[in-house]
Amino acid sequence: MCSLSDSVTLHPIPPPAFGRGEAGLLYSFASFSLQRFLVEKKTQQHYGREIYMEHYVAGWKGLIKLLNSLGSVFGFISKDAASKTQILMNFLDSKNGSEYATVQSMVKFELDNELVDVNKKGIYPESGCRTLLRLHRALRWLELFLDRLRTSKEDDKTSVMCREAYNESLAHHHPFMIRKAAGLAFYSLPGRPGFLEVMNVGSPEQVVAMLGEAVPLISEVYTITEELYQKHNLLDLP
Ligand SMILES: CCCCCCCC/C=C\CCCCCCCC(=O)N[C@@H](COP(=O)(O)O)[C@H](O)/C=C/CCCCCCCCCCCCC
Repeated sequence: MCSLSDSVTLHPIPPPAFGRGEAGLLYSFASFSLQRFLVEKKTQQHYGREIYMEHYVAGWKGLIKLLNSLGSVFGFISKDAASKTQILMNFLDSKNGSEYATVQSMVKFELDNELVDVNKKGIYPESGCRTLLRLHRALRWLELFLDRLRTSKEDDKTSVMCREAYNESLAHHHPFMIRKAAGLAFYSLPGRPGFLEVMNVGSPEQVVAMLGEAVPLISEVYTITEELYQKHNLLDLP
């Protein structure tokens, strides 16, 4: 990846023209969290891709709010997600805050300064890298779930979409008791029409259009993070 200081011309990609209610916070993942800069440099042309922590965290906060509105049965899930976003926010607000401006700078800073428990839990059980990894795995669930929702038919069940997405992603990282509790909570999800309403985006057609733009961008944020973590052997942090 090129450094921004090497760049000659920067063209931020404009945010898509949708977004109402809490679901509008998908913005944060979909565009603001991912600043994609086309960098023109003499004969070379390539993309530099940075994920902004502030917007990544804001995206999760919006989703957590939405999850809370679905009922207390999801409380144990939203509590965990909220405590992880809070850990990242605390890093951003700390004296080293500027090192946490992007996911890329956080990884570099924590690894350079040996602030990550790499093989087993030790003195850094709540490092930024480890904490973000848990949310990153959940982002894969979100991508799979929203893509199912986007392509679903009127009488498809959100609980089934949610369970399938969970089994393909997060479930691989959860022990039996958590899988069981999550599985039970999924039964409480409203049906597809009710769920689309809670999203507060507009008509079902508008939701589908919004998801058509958001899902590929969520997927891009996921892929960039996955490649970064893979490159530094961080995908199995305890
Ligand atoms: C506009 C879009 C509408 C979609 C609405 C989706 C709202 C989703 C909001 C939050 C998603 C949940 C994020 C969960 C993060 C879980 C991180 C995790 O894996 N934590 C476990 C490991 O942590 P450590 O112990 O290693 O620190 C932790 O053990 C987990 C505890 C809680 C259970 C997590 C179950 C996750 C199920 C995900 C499906 C959420 C169902 C939402 C239904 C719409």
